Amino acid sequence: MVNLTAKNPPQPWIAPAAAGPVRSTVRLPGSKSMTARALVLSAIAAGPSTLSRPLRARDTELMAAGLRTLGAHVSTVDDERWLVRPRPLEGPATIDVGLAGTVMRFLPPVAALADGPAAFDGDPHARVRPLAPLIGALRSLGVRVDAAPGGFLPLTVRGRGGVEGGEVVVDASASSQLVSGLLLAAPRFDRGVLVRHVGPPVPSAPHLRMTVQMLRAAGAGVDDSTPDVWAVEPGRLTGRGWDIEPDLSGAAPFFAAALVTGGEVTLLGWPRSSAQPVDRLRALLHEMGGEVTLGTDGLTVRGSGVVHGLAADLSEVGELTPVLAALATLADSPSRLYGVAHIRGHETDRLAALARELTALGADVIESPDGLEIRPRPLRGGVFKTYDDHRMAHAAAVIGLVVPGIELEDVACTAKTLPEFPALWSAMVDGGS
Ligand SMILES: O=C(O)C1=C[C@@H](OP(=O)(O)O)[C@@H](O)[C@H](O)C1
Ligand SMILES: C=C(OP(=O)(O)O)C(=O)O
Repeated sequence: MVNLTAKNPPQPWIAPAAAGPVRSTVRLPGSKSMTARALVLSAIAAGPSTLSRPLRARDTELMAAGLRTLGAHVSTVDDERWLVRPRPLEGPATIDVGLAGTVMRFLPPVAALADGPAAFDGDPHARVRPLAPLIGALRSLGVRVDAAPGGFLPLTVRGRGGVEGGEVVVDASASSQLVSGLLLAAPRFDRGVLVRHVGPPVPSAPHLRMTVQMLRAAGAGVDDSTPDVWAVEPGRLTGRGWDIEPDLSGAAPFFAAALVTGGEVTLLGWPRSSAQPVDRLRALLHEMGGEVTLGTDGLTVRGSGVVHGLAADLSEVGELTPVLAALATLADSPSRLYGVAHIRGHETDRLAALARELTALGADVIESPDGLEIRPRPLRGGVFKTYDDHRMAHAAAVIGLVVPGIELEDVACTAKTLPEFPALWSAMVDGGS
């Protein structure tokens, strides 16, 4: 089996151009966010759990490996069904977070429950991703954490076999994951937790709703009725079967392909009711000229071949910014994408990276503190740097459908959430499914 936990060497790739409208049916693996949460909740539950159709990618393999190192039994042998059997959590443990925000923010609170130290580190860029509010919150809950100055990786959580818990104030404006991490482990804290956010708005509200929804599904008592306050009661979580939905953010570039080529792409296996922000994506793609429909076979996006500009606050769906920015460069009118200052703390500073790389292809892009203004102009081929960011690669692939000669410096970074991306993309362009 391929070792997905390691960072792969750079793999240059020429984005395939579409000869005409793409018509394709794609089956994508499970949501990264749901897989990560299901793994954590299962590892701290009172009984065994299964994950059906999980995501096998670098981020989720690292999550599984981290939980295993802390003592849980996690079997990922079967692609369709992962098995988690909780066991006592223990150090010493060494945890590689790679470049995964989910691993670096969800596992330190779990490690605080372990008996013994857990050392965390990751890829070079992981050492600059925001973590200080989580470290501060853990410390104020009585957990000993040794961290680099400023509150970054590498760090060591010195678990003592339990966490008292209680009330904590965090500024989670840099990432919703800072709250999700505290909430997910909190049913195992002696007094549970009450997290109060103070600061500029927390981004990615749908991901916080997913955290609350999955905690409740595992049997936790959660109160999120007051804005910016979340309370999790202490209690036993039940082991259960988790059905993981296909990854909506991973589907975004495939849907974008329907828009730019005037084609039709169907994502198979989409549920009737979803924990992911499908209505928001539907509205955004509609404004850009696409039609999104939910049928018995899945979620279908149809494009007309004309892409319209978009003015949108993307704070709830920051992950979509790279693909929407790529669409904006191919639109018939200008776009303004805003509300996403926090994506400067993602896999790379996405606003700076998009401004630089899209400008190099000939687009007119103005970077603001919290977004991008994009005025479409004719684009040319050229080398596109991906900065280890899977979603930069997705953006370049979308443009490459209609602008010949887009060369990605590295497509291997897509292994973070979808190792099959290059193959699935080529199959879609070639008319396969
Ligand atoms: O909790 C999660 O699974 C995620 C939350 C979001 O993080 P931010 O709030 O840092 O944007 C999102 O962008 C990330 O890809 C996944
Ligand atoms: C921001 C992202 O990832 P992470 O979970 O590493 O924050 C992303 O996948 O777009």
